[in-house]
Amino acid sequence: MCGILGLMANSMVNQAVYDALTVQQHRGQDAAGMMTWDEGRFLLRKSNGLVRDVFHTRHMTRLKGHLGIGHVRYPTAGSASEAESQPFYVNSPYGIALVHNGNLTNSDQLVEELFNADLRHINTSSDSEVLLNVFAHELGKQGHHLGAEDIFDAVRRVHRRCRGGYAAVSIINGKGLVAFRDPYGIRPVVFGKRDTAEGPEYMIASESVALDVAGFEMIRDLAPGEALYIDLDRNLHTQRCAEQTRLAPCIFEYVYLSRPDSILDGANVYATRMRMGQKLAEKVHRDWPDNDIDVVIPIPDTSRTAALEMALHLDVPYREGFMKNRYIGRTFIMPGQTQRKKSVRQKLNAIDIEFNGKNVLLVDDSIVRGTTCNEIIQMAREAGAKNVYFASAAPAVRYPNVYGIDMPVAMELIAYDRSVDEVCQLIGADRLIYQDLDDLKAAVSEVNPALTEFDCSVFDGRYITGDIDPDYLARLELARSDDAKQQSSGEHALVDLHNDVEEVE
Ligand SMILES: O=P(O)(O)OC[C@H]1O[C@H](OP(=O)(O)OP(=O)(O)O)[C@H](O)[C@@H]1O
Ligand SMILES: NC(=O)CC[C@H](N)C(=O)O
Ligand SMILES: [Mg+2]
Repeated sequence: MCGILGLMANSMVNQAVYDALTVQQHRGQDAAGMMTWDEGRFLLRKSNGLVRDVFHTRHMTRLKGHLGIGHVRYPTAGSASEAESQPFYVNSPYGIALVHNGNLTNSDQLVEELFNADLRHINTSSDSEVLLNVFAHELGKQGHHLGAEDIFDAVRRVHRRCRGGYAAVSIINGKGLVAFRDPYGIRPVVFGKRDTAEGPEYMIASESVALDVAGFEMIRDLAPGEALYIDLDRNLHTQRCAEQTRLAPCIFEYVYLSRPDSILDGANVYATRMRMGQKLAEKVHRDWPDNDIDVVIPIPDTSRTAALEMALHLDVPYREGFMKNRYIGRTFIMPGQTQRKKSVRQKLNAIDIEFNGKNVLLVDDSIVRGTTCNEIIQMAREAGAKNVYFASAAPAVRYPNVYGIDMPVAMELIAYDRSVDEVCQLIGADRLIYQDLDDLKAAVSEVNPALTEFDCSVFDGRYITGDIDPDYLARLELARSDDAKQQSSGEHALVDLHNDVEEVE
């Protein structure tokens, strides 16, 4: 779940792309990048780090042009090398740049096809470089006078060849801005417009919050399998390019990934999280009517919305018993377990008076590896809690994700092959309550009744694309377990092939 962005404006886009990336920073903290197009020339700055660390004034002043794309990265494939940060660029045909959110599940096969049949070389282990090259190859078949129909034809063939989750934005040199979304709409992408005296401006983003902050009026989400092309004269063209489409967005976007002030596929994320809290309270009433909960305490940040609503429906006080260090980012998307574990303690600190002698119900949005709840429950006990109960606004996460969330290994998930009681014991809680999957789905569907299907694979092991076999999962595990990442972390290329805007010290 990276953050992607595209902007076509009437003035320099660099600052607006930067700002829009910062409001999508929660989708990726490892690397950031921006590529602008200045009348026939691409300019690139990308590097590992947060947006504020990657772009300095000397980069910004050189990122000229009225057209740009940007990316914040949370890797799900390849390495953490700077060369695999995005955008990616290929010079043929035309000159194309691309940013991608998601994960291709047939990337290995595509690399072979690209080399053997399309005569294209992939220089990194990133699936996003693969996606760009497939798109480029298909565009190359269209001849010189590339129009909207030709671009849509090329995207149609991208859908035929690529599997998995993908939302992408691309600049084609001399042609304009293109965006497309996979046939199930697994990863989100929205677009909006801003009218100016010089004509309309367009923004494409992973989340609507980017449009809000930049003053763009949201037009809509890109539909599954749909492509969008904005030519240099600011004409907007759209077309459904995938043959079979079915809207089944990733439900984890609503649980954790997206900002609550975003609206994804017509569902206000904040409203869905409120309903998650309400339904969790109903479950407690149902299964534990004689509970002795004294206080509900959220685990900041993401669980706050659900916890507040849960407290309201349980009719017990809601208290902010953990204070969050605002300078520490999201721990779940940090790259290694040691760093994640250390960061929970640096990030959260208990206020003893909210715990002392009380039966506390701690609420989190989800339990994935169990890093957060393990530490937090211990902290609650150290702060004097009598009993520590734990509730998760999402069901137990038991299966790997293959569509753009870096949870590649079942064994690393605390609930894998364990009953609720076993997890409860392992995390050291006095009672553990998980949301039921049907309630989670209802929490989103009730906000937008048009949303009837989701990818819930991390909860039920059913992969919406229907083509994930145990062999693929085994290969993924081998390549991307914490151990594998640890071993390859020293191998990150120190000498890269990517085009950086020259450093001027
Ligand atoms: O069981 P785990 O592996 O610890 O993963 C789940 C936790 O990680 C996330 O928090 P995170 O700190 O990433 O972000 P937040 O501040 O948005 O809650 C999530 O909100 C849970 O608290
Ligand atoms: N989380 C994502 O969307 C990752 C995009 C891409 N697979 C990468 O690893 O860079
Ligand atoms: Mg959290």
